[in-house]
Amino acid sequence: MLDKYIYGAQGILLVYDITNGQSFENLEDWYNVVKKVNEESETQPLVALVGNKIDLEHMRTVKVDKHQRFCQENNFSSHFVSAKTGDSVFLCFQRIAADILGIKLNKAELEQSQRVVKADIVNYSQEPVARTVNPPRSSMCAVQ
Ligand SMILES: Nc1nc2c(ncn2[C@@H]2O[C@H](COP(=O)(O)OP(=O)(O)OP(=O)(O)O)[C@@H](O)[C@H]2O)c(=O)[nH]1
Repeated sequence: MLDKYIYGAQGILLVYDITNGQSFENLEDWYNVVKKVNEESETQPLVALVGNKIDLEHMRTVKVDKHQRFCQENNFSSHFVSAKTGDSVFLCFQRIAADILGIKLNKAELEQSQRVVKADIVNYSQEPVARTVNPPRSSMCAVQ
């Protein structure tokens, strides 16, 4: 059944979990299936390597180097996303679609797909008085 999905595809995403080494090791087998199905095809699909769960960066077990090496060895495009937070998911698909179409995305287009990082605004008027009288040396950074 899988070969039916793969055959004739223009783009293939090999997705693994950056916190799970086995999911990365399994990609070799998945990629072998892709190669086998497209063996006799005139055109080859664009293959993208996607490291998922970047919201769990502190639990990463698959080193970025290893990811990049696999990309270079096989001519994959490289992506890191979080399906949970949505971080870089749109950007990933946009870059893959652009690659397939042979379009070069400009800086503005790439930045448009990046999520805006939200930070809480500190309301100093409601901070305890002691803080304003004797502020600590390592002061906070606030965007106003
Ligand atoms: N923290 C985090 N959890 C995720 C992310 N993506 C998926 N998960 C969780 O990982 C678990 C597996 O997700 P699935 O969508 O079932 O992935 P799968 O590859 O089909 O996994 P299997 O069903 O085990 O084969 C679920 O508990 C998801 O909620 C992510 O980006 N970050």
